[in-house]
Amino acid sequence: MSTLSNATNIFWQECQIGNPERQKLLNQKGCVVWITGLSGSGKSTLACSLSRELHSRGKLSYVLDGDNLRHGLNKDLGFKPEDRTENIRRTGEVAKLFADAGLICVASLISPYRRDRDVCRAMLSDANFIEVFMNMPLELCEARDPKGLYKLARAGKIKGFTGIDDPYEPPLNCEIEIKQEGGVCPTPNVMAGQVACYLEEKGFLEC
Ligand SMILES: Nc1ncnc2c1ncn2[C@@H]1O[C@H](COP(=O)(O)OS(=O)(=O)O)[C@@H](OP(=O)(O)O)[C@H]1O
Ligand SMILES: Nc1ncnc2c1ncn2[C@@H]1O[C@H](COP(=O)(O)OP(=O)(O)O)[C@@H](O)[C@H]1O
Repeated sequence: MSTLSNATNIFWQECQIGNPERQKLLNQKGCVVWITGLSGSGKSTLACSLSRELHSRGKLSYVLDGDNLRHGLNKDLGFKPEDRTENIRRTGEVAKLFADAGLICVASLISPYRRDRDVCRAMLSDANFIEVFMNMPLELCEARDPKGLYKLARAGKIKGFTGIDDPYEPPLNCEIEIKQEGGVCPTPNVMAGQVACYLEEKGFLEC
């Protein structure tokens, strides 16, 4: 694991106990499950449901939720494009640390810009970054509107709201797509099962 820095005279420190030893201890492989989608598409619901499913299987996960991170680590950031980019970059770096710790890190953020998500993907080996696209129609998200934000955005009281007057760029090559079947959204358990199956098939749930 190494990283680039603007600072000079910086050296990478290795420890005897590294990622392989931690993964063996946990009997799982660290990775990042990155959930992207519109506000109200079900990102947090899937993240929590997946975390519960993994916990029940004896697997250690940790959820990094955009809303929650904006209460602390990212509290200095707003929703301008450059702030969203920095929000995603920081979260990607934290997710990378959790994956290195051996955890299944579940990041759930709108992460509307493709380039920002790809920057996070490039922080890890490609197989260890699992992009999950909540492919829910805007109409559904807007009808749900659990926080009343779409209503405020439509009324012009929130500017630059994703999907209304700020863009959302859907993934071109995501590993997992969650979408409606016959106009019906899968239940949280079914969505979590879909992701857990992927992790199992790819060998992340053993070491
Ligand atoms: N302008 C604007 N656009 C989009 N979302 C907004 C905005 N203002 C506030 N919110 C609330 O912030 C939550 C999104 O935070 P994120 O960190 O996931 O956003 S981003 O990835 O940086 O775009 C998002 O949470 P979710 O609804 O859970 O997605 C909203 O509750
Ligand atoms: N699979 C689902 N089936 C039915 N309702 C859902 C589902 N996923 C999410 N919801 C509901 O939709 C709303 C938005 O979900 P949430 O997880 O907060 O979305 P996001 O984190 O993307 O903003 C919540 O009220 C939640 O209960």
